Amino acid sequence: MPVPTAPAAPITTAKLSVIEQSKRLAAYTAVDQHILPKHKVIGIGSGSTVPYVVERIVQQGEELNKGRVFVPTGFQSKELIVESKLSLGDVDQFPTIDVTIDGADEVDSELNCIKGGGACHLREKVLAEAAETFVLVADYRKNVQYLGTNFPGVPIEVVPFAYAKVLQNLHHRLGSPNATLRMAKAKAGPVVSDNGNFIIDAPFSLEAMKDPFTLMARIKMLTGVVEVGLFCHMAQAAYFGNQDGSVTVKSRLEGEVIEETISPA
Ligand SMILES: O=C(CO)[C@H](O)[C@H](O)COP(=O)(O)O
Repeated sequence: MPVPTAPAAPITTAKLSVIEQSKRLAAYTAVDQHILPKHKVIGIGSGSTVPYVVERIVQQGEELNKGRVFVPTGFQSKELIVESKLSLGDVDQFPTIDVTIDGADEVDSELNCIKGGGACHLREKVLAEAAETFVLVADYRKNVQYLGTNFPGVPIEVVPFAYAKVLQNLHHRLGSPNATLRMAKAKAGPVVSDNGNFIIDAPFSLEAMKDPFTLMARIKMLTGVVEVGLFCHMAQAAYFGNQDGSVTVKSRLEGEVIEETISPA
């Protein structure tokens, strides 16, 4: 069997920073390995890595794509799908998705991840859950042993009415004294999600982050919390583009997570 190699760098690579090249490499490799001709309903995630996913899907050609429907996780991916002239669908029409590919803020050694850096994690989790196969794509900085190594907090979507109470509970009952409401950059006031909700970013101790499922369940029990940006036991594979042009792949095989590195082409 031929040894898999990462996709060859496209001509425009020279213009991209190393991090952008790594994102593209991860996205291209994941599409090549997971978006197959038989896949007709495809979930498209959010963030800065996902445009490369769509770019690679478009490269598969009109013939394949005309028989497919693409389901977005929010405003950004909806725009991407429409601009790329792909067919748009929604998860209420397609509650079962063949493959969803999405970015991640961090992925641990068990394929758990933090998501919600772009405040889209409610819809992202619905599309992850709807997918037969859920795949993550990211640059090398997101590949960690434990969640919270580099990414500062767990994104939590809350209904606006409850945010102060949820913050108080996080500070005093759940061990996150530095949890804060995420403020908008080019607007006065808080970030408002695509669902009209607020986002809290809650940092936790490494000890708590070592058991993300328990932490996720405890946060989700707080009244007013809509969704938590901890995705546990959901991804089948994660692709990380590396600085040297290789791609590290973590994948679940018979319950075990295995890691391999694909050399540059
Ligand atoms: O969860 C997300 C948005 O809510 C993104 O997928 C996550 O923030 C990763 O984004 P990027 O590819 O820009 O690093």
